[in-house]
Amino acid sequence: RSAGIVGAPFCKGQSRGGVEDGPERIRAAGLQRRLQQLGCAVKDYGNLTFEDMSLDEPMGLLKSVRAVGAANQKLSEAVRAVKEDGHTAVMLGGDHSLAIGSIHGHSAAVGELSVVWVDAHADINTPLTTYTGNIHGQPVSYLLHELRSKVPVLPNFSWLKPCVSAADVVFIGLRDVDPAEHYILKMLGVKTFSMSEVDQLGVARVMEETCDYLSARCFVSLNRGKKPIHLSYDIDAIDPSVAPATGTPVVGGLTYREGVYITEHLCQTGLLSAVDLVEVNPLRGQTEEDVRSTVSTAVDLLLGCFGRVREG
Ligand SMILES: N[C@](CCCC[B-](O)(O)O)(CCN1CCC(O)CC1)C(=O)O
Ligand SMILES: [Mn+2]
Ligand SMILES: [Mn+2]
Ligand SMILES: [Mn+2]
Repeated sequence: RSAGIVGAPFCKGQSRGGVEDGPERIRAAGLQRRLQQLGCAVKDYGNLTFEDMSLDEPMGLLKSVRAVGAANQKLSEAVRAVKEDGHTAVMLGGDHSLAIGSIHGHSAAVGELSVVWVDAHADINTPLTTYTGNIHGQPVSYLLHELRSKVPVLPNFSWLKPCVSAADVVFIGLRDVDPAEHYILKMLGVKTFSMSEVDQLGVARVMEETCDYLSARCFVSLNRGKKPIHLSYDIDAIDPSVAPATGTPVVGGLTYREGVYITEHLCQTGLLSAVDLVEVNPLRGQTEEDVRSTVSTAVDLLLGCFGRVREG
């Protein structure tokens, strides 16, 4: 295995400063060294730089549209390059609006892909359904073919084309879904495992069903091969008692063990092709221990993606 790390210190997809420090905190906790200890080759491509948008007036409710569009165009090109260098891409956020560029760039390199979205939230608001105007609550709608007519072309987003089919997406960890998002998920028939299903089935069964669901698709679609998996992991999927330093914490989340099991299972498929680890916000921790616990969990989730197993 080899990992290509891209840092995306970006926060304009939401309104709480600090999430731009996520990449450095995760690196400082020893991600590269610990990946190398697993026998994983690592190339760190460093942090992207995002120019300040002086004039970025809100568009209705939508905030920082131009900044988010420009950042994701850069990120898309970066992730595509990492994939073309043959690595499993590791995108360190930054807020979850960055999944727009990460998934777009991944798809530009590999074509059709599956998306496993681990998150307390569905992040599938459209620009017209969002309550908050924060684009970190909308990335999935920008990526889905089926929602193309629901997302207007926005400034600095003309580069973006939808690249994911709704049937190739699975959500795990949902527990704070807006009414419009729920409607969209039902209308499109998107596969979801809310925290109720995690409780009901257990995480092992959730992962079996996730992988069966995603591979079943390849018998009906033209390409016989199983699609590469893009894992987009929002640290707020994990219970705030374990990962409190994040922008939109929601009680009743995944345990540390469930969170790590998800990555171990996906690693074993051999299909994991790119990982996002987003929404770590050191300023949202009340104590240094809060931050340490959140960052440490983020690192362990990433190590699970690259073959770390708890049996040693
Ligand atoms: N769905 C929310 C939260 C998005 C979280 C993005 B993330 O990347 O962290 O997954 C709005 C959440 N909602 C706002 C009103 C409150 O009363 C309840 C929560 C939104 O802002 O769209
Ligand atoms: Mn998210
Ligand atoms: Mn979230
Ligand atoms: Mn968030």
